[in-house]
Amino acid sequence: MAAESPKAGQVHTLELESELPTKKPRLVAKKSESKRAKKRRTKKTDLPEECSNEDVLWRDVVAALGQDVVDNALEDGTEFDSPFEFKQEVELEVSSICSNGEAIARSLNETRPWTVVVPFALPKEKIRARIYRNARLHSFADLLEVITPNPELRDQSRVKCQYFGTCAGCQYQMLSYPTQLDLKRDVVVKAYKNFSKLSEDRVPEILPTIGSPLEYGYRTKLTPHFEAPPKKAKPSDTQDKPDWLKIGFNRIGTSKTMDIEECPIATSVINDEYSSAREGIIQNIFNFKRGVSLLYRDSLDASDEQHVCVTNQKATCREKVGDKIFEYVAGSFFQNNNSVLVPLTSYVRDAIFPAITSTSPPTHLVDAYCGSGLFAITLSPHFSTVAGIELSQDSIRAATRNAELNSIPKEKITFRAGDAAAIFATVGDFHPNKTVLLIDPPRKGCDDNFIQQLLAFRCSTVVYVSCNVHTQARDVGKILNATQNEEAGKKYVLESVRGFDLFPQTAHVESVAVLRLV
Ligand SMILES: C[S@@+](CC[C@H](N)C(=O)[O-])C[C@H]1O[C@@H](n2cnc3c(N)ncnc32)[C@H](O)[C@@H]1O
Repeated sequence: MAAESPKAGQVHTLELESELPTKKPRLVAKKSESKRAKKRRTKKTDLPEECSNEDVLWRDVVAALGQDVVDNALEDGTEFDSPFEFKQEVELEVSSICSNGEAIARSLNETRPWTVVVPFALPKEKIRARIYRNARLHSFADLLEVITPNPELRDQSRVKCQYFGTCAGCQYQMLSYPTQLDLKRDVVVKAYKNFSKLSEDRVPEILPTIGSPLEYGYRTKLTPHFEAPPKKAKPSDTQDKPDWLKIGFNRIGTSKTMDIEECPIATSVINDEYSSAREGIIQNIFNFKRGVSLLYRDSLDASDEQHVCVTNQKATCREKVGDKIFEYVAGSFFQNNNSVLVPLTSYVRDAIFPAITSTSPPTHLVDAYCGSGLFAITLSPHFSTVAGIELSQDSIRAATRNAELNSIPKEKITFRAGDAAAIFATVGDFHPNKTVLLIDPPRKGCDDNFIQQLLAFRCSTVVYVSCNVHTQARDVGKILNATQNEEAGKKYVLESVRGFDLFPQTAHVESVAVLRLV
């Protein structure tokens, strides 16, 4: 693919290079012997924090180079001896896709073991890239040109956003949707391999990823941002947007804002509102003394027929999930892809109550990290008693109101504000054999206190929903290994794991794991 001007459907090309921000190298290419010796001494503590983004990427680097090669480099202290200079242009061949959606590539001319992480490139492609940072056994680079595309994977006519290839939001617009779903399954497979500490025979075959009914126009929340005018900027007589004013989203690999007029993965009411708000911001930019992060939420109006856009953090949003209605405070958590919520909640229901039901199905549901009650309320018809817990007071108020809106009796469903681990002290009358625990924590996963209490409570089924499959795999491994190591008693087994695509065109994947006590 030759360098050409950036039109919709094209990758990051030469014309864009001058706009690229200058990045400082964090590591120098060569180190003195004493620095190498120090590195050798500190290498263990240097490794990234478990399950951090750096750690997830590091596991991809290790897989690409091979554990032996990595061990050798760590041993002889050459793991930071990058063969590349800052801003060096290199020709590379892509070997695989990392869990963050970026490509892992190797230099065609470099014999030393080293990888380069480059966004928007695909396996088997020959690319030209420019190094902007060196790290342990890998460098980061911007994609300059796809020299030889992989026609089996890449089809630029699929790309729907003119900023794809420079905006940090999406990674996969050039791929078919089935390929995106396959890549997300690979992420789940790798997460359990790398972070669960479970032997292969204890992890079931990861099921195919369930797709989102909407592949574009699905995002019900957008948060574009802009900076206040620079000190030297002066208002002009014209109404034109000054060059320094960028309203939009971050450029890939940077914290610089790109000017972006619309986002095709967001719903139409959000894009309409954002488009007119941009005009107002441009006209009034000199009234802003600080940068602003905007909020756009798709909501139903009072008639439940029309979609409207809510921009006030404190306003109430309304959404339907199947026959259930949900209200929540715009600034609080609610899943961002309404189109997939019926498939997701139905899947969880069917996983709890499989076709061949036991003679004694569960009757009680605990929804930990319940937000405004999505799982508690959609699953409530199948249980006699439901209890939810959540840290955010706003979300708990919303969950309580949502129970009323959906005519669920107060005697059947209760919500309380607090740390998730506190729920176990309040469900003493829930028989563990008759109870399902649903967990949907934030990206960092569950803390050890929660896992200890879960193990003490020991209910028959645990369904773990997560937007971070790496921390999910870590936590599931802790739960299974804890019961496995006990001499007697029932053990938790991992019955199924499956990805759900809540975020088409991006590398993110939601994962649902089902654990049973047998
Ligand atoms: C991924 S959201 C899931 C919310 C809900 N299950 C849903 O699908 O709408 C995670 C929720 O956990 C809450 N949270 C974070 N830390 C918590 C904690 N320590 N205890 C209880 N809730 C927590 C957040 O406020 C957020 O609402």
